[in-house]
Amino acid sequence: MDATAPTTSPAAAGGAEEIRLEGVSKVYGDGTVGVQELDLVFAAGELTVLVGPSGCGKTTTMKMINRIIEPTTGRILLGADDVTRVDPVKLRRRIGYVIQNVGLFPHQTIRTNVGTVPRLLDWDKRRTRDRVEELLSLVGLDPALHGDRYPHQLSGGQRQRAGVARALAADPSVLLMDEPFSAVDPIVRERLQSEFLRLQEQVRKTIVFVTHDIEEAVRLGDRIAVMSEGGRVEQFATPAELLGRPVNAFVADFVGADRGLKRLAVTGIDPDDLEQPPVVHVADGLADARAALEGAGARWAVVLDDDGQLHGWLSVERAVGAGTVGSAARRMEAWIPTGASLKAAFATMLQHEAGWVAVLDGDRFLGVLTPESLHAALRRSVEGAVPETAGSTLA
Ligand SMILES: Nc1ncnc2c1ncn2[C@@H]1O[C@H](COP(=O)(O)OP(=O)(O)OP(=O)(O)O)[C@@H](O)[C@H]1O
Repeated sequence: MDATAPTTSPAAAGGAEEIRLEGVSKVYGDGTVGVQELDLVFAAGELTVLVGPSGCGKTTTMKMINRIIEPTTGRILLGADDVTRVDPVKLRRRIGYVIQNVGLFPHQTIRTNVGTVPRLLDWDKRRTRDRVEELLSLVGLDPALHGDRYPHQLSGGQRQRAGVARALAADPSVLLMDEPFSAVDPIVRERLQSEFLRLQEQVRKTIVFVTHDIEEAVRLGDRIAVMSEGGRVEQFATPAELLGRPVNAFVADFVGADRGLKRLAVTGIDPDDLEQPPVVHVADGLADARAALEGAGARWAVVLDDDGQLHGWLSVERAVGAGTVGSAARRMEAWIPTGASLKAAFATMLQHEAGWVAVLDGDRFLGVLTPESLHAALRRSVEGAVPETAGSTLA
């Protein structure tokens, strides 16, 4: 896909707006080129990550969207509006902004902090109060417990949640987030990231997210722009495409030598990837199970119990004699739901020290993944994927 092609999203109807950068450059007063001739579209309702090494122009790009930095040339469109023609104060009310260390006002309570923009917009007191309560709950803060505290009385993670609540207060169409989770420790960061993904499912804002952490980028991004010095976009792609098909040595190096492992986390299980060993039931006779194994030319069968739940497995060596499958089967409870990632499948296999894992759709057995089929699934996930590049920036 061309990084500048128009995008539509169902979320556009819900108030999220597309952001479009057209030939945008920023040259600072001392001649430093922050970004150059940047063409980029942030799709409505999607989370797009700007990632790249220090000084590559991520923050410059983001701050031009809300006009904290004015572009030297080019156009930036927010929905249909050219942002350089919108009053900056009004513009910033349409755009939520979350930064590292939050920037909460230290002498105001969390409630007052979160209500900042609604107050500036002259919302009446009751509407502001209701909105603040709603938002605190939405980001996982208890209004009764945390609402009247001051920022220094919260943990780093709680402050970050309050910062997100404040940015969302006036229901902006766009959220700009500059390294919002980098000031907290890795465990809290991972929790905040998961919570944030759940929040975005609900609010579906157009989000521009800056980070230098590729792990965070692939975890959160619907799309990722990998930038290099001078604000060049080296590749603009989904996480799976970026990890599976880096377009050049810079991107390959940036995403890391372990990109295959990272790809496991962003690749879902496709039912076509599953293997189908014979399936027998605990109450079946062993003679029938043997026949099923021989018929399929298989060394083992999956065993389900009377309710169709995973019970374990039966090897061809144990499928002898006249008893029931239940008497000879071995228990095995390694299963994962369809929709999980290949990484989750692999982790389950390791956890159970098993050579396979069953994939279930609710209670229904769909098939199994083995290390071989998992590897094939990983390979297939990038076959035919056309790498996405940032059009003119690579020209
Ligand atoms: N006010 C300024 N005057 C001159 N040069 C600047 C100014 N602000 C930023 N720059 C330069 O522009 C380039 C891009 O900076 P920017 O802050 O956008 O990078 P970044 O990718 O966000 O970096 P980091 O990850 O370190 O925050 C850098 O070379 C930086 O030194």
